Amino acid sequence: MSVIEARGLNLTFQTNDGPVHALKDVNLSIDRGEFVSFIGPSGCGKTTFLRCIAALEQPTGGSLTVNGVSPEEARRARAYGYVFQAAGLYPWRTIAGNIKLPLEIMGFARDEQERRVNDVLQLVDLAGFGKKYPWQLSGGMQQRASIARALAFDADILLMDEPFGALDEIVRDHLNEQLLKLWARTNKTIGFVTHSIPEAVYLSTKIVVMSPRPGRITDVIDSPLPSERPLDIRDSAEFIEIAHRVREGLRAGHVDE
Ligand SMILES: Nc1ncnc2c1ncn2[C@@H]1O[C@H](COP(=O)(O)OP(=O)(O)OP(=O)(O)O)[C@@H](O)[C@H]1O
Repeated sequence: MSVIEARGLNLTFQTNDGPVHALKDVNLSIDRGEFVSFIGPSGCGKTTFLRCIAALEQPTGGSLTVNGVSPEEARRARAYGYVFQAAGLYPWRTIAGNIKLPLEIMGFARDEQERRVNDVLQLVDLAGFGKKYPWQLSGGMQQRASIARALAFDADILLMDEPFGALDEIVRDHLNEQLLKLWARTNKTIGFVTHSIPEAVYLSTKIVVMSPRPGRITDVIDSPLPSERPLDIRDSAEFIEIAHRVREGLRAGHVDE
């Protein structure tokens, strides 16, 4: 069974300048354990699609299921964790306090909160940093803390909206490697928004290419790369070929301003 299933999905925002077709007739199936990247120019609906999965936006047409139920039901069942573009950590709370906050709100018992915080800090290689404040950590470490916060529910689905967009290339490479290892270890289903072709190809089992006005899917590329990927796989012929197809897809869907 697909974990995420979109059929003829539409979302039109009504604005003062008229309707904006953020998503138009989007069809997509994502299976359990897949790592799916969404790539496309600004305004093609990547974030909107992720927000629909997370029940943060309401589609205006078509159907969307998450784990076989509506996005709202999936949210109530804590089916996913969501990592936003900026780390978004509260500066007045420690790293552990930030990770704990949603668990507190959800009413998890205190010892269960502690156990989960320690587990996820270890998963993202931040064990020992729980007592620090966000401003005492580098940008890359803050992003890892934000991933830890999303992992704390131990949901099977992880939705990530450009989590590494603001980081320099070396840090981004490192986090890409760590995220891939985490994915291989936990077998989570990941939806990942990015503007970077190498990042999309390096991380994914499937790359969804989107185009704006109206926001739609123009290509879905299954990656045959092995699941264990050292960074230098980016020099391989297979990698370059997939990257080329993604670039061609982006060019084909390009809309002049
Ligand atoms: N709440 C909203 N009200 C009106 N229009 C919106 C709203 N949210 C998004 N849009 C519009 O919907 C379209 C898709 O936006 P979306 O943020 O999903 O694109 P994106 O591909 O994620 O872009 P980016 O790469 O810049 O983050 C854009 O034209 C955007 O302006």
